[in-house]
Amino acid sequence: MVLTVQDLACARGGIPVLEHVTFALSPGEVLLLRGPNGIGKTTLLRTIAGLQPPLAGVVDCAPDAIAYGAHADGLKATLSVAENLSFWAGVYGGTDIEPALAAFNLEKLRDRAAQNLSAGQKRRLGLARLLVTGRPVWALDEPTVSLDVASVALFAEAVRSHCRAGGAALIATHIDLGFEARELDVAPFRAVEPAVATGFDEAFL
Ligand SMILES: Nc1ncnc2c1ncn2[C@@H]1O[C@H](COP(=O)(O)OP(=O)(O)OP(=O)(O)O)[C@@H](O)[C@H]1O
Repeated sequence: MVLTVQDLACARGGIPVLEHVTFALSPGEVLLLRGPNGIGKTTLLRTIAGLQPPLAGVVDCAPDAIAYGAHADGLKATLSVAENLSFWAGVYGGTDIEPALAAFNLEKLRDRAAQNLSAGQKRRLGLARLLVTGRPVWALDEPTVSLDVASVALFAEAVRSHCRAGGAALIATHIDLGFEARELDVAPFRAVEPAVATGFDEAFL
């Protein structure tokens, strides 16, 4: 296993969102996280990626194995496409950026500043960063937002290629990515409603 999650509970804004989440991810495997808006997929991914502590349970993964792709593209606005990838390649150990440019059809945009890309182009660049991390486990939050059909296909091929090379991916998505993958509906793991209601919250409907 590259990732094992055991009896995990996580919270957002101090409110428990999910509890007793348990699953494992093997090399070469994709697991799609499903569930309605507000159920806690982002919170779960943030917890697994180490951005916030769990309320309970265990995330078992090798150190520095996870590359987290958030809602935000995480780009340096004034750097070019190539400079953005080179920057992140340097952070993660100097991987060649050319395969990442090719995988997301960014070669012709390599000298354009990130701030001058369209929304979908920014997203492609944000996703291309995954390839230069060299990290085996991709934890991705709605990675296809702003992507057209052709770009979703590029992303799907990048995930398949990553998995063929022994990587794995945990992906929260509402769409059909166009390939077979195991799915985990997190709705059954919704935390029980707190005794004192703190106002409207979709997670507790
Ligand atoms: N910064 C925050 N402070 C407090 N509560 C938050 C915060 N961000 C999100 N929440 C709440 O936490 C709950 C879980 O949100 P989360 O973003 O994890 O859901 P999600 O399943 O990823 O939703 P979506 O499918 O809409 O992206 C929601 O009820 C949301 O309103």
